[in-house]
Amino acid sequence: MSKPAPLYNRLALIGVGLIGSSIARAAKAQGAVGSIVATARSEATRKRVAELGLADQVVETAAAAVEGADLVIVCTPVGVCGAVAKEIAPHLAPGATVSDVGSVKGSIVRDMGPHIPQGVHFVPAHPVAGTEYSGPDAGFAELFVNRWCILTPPPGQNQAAVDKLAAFWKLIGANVETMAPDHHDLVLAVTSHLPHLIAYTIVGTADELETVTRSEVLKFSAGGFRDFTRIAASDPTMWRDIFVTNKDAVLEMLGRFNEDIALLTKAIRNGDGDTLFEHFTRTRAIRKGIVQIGQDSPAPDFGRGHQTLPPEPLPKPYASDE
Ligand SMILES: NC(=O)c1ccc[n+]([C@@H]2O[C@H](COP(=O)([O-])OP(=O)(O)OC[C@H]3O[C@@H](n4cnc5c(N)ncnc54)[C@H](O)[C@@H]3O)[C@@H](O)[C@H]2O)c1
Ligand SMILES: O=C(O)C(=O)C[C@]1(C(=O)O)C=C[C@@H](O)C=C1
Repeated sequence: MSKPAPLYNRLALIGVGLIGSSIARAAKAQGAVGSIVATARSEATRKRVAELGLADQVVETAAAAVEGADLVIVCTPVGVCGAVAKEIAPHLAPGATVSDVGSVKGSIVRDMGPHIPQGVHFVPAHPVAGTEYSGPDAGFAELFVNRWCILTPPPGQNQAAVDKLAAFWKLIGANVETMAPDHHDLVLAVTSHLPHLIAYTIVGTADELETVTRSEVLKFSAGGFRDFTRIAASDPTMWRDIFVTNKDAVLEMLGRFNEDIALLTKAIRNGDGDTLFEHFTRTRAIRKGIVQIGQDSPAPDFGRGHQTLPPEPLPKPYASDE
């Protein structure tokens, strides 16, 4: 059976790290686009993107990449998306769709939106799928399979353009939902941003202990702590930008978290086993629910990126071009 025609003729990827390279691999595998043009900030990353055959064309600037593209996806850290939008604006083709993959959406709408010219569609997106690795080597085509991709189109966007981008994400494996940007940021603050902050904190806390050596922490790191170290290995630039741009929602969730941890602290101090047992029973049910709806089972045969521990030291996939 012949493959259906590509959804877009020319996809421009600006930034080709974990997410950009996964989109490139998946779009190619599914025949979702006619051709891919990519750019990255550093010469070294552009060279690697070419070596890996991730794009049909690798160009030096974002402005050059978007010429003639009918889909542009900005895959850089959230903090620079506004500057990228400003740079590409005069070069965008009329009728093109501009999107992104940023983990925060309110700031994307505010920073990119004003630069998008009339006649160009703007449909921000967030694939809720990732790993702790970075750079073009880290991506894999199955990353988005059975994961959510949340679209946050500003009011009044062309519905056909939104539907077409939704079809693109579905073709590369994702389930698609639409949300208001601020609601997205509140939801993700508790499901993704706060867990990362907790992981970054606890790994730092263990590292600073005076009575327990670093080698003991490494040697005796049991499952729970090891899972935290995986999350705490995530890219510092990406996460700095997330916390800076999603400040209000994260502070709201952090406030609630602090209240709840104070309650559990008190229960431990008072030897109140019933409170602890009830709480742990409730959270166990939440975990069971996540497993039941299949959100804990990554795509079969996905790459090494999701393993709890990398099989070998893998310096490359951590490398963004910072
Ligand atoms: N890593 C995840 O788990 C994950 C999941 C979903 C969404 N996201 C979002 O996707 C985006 C990219 O994350 P990633 O994990 O692919 O990061 P990454 O570090 O692997 O790749 C980032 C890419 O952006 C480029 N870049 C960085 N600064 C730039 C600049 N000033 N101008 C142009 N290009 C620049 C780098 O060259 C690199 O190619 C972020 O906005 C992040 O919030 C990440
Ligand atoms: O699995 C991981 O390593 C991730 O951290 C992925 C994760 C998440 O928190 O779920 C991280 C940030 C993204 O915006 C989306 C996905």
